[in-house]
Amino acid sequence: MKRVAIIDSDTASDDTIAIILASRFFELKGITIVAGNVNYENQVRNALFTVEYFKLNVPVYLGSRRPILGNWRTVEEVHGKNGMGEWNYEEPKLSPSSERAIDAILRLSKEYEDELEILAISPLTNIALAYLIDNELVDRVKKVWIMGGAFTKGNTTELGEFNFWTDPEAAEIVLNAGFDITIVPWEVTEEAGVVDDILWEKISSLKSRSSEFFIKVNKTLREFSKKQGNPGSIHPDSLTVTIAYDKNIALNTVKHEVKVETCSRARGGMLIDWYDQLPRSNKVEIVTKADHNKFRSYLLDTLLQLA
Ligand SMILES: O=c1[nH]cnc2c1ncn2[C@@H]1O[C@H](CO)[C@@H](O)[C@H]1O
Repeated sequence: MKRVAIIDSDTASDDTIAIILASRFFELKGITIVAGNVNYENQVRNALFTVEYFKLNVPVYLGSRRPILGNWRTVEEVHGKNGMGEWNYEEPKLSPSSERAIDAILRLSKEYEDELEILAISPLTNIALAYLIDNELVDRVKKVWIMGGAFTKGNTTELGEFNFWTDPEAAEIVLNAGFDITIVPWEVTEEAGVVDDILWEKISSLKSRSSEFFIKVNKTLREFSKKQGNPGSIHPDSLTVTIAYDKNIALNTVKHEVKVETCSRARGGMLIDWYDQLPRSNKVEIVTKADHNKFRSYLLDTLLQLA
């Protein structure tokens, strides 16, 4: 039996691949949209198009249209103007659900009590809001998998990784709420979640609908990742979903309390209590190393199966 999950997404480039992987690995009950990567309407269109293109039959729920404090910027330079590598795809016919994302999260957490897992590959605004409305969400949700935070190499500011930097208040709320959490930080994804030129060519040569989709949506991401100094496109969200599915891909983990900086230049910084010095203990798991080869084969297999 497949595990039950929802995916929380600011849908652009790699988010779409994470959605596809999640729909294969899990019984995916919903995609909840949150402000982040690109213009909100584009994110919704990108999610609906992905669902339609692969006939995923998963509802798309509209969530928060801005982070809690609202002072963030979108990163079209990373994902392309529409978030899909400039791919001018056909307007999706599907519409989002009339139920709001927060309501859907709370409802599904009751329908699948102790079963539901949250794949949080975006700013944590929706999860924080759902928790603030109903604290008992913590007891009903089985697991929250988070792509976010950087040890030292912020991809948005010196210390700020995009998801934590976009809504540090939400990240601080979620990390300290008491959920069972595993975090996959930026540096781990840069190493294990890379699609280098060889893998890119291999995917490209499949010449299937899924490979065409992959190449088109990640075109700008690849150019941007290379400019960052990486050997190919970086897929943080896909790696996180794959680790959620197969924990063996996480080669090394540690468990400590994590806070998120909400002030100053270091806003969004991930503060790990490495030596467990804080008086209160609400530890979360942090992946420090992941298996690139296993990630690659899951990605290729999935694209092949979808054809
Ligand atoms: O430079 C980038 N490369 C890959 N993903 C990025 C980048 N900037 C923002 N994101 C987005 O933020 C998270 C990773 O920090 C991912 O969830 C991705 O959607």
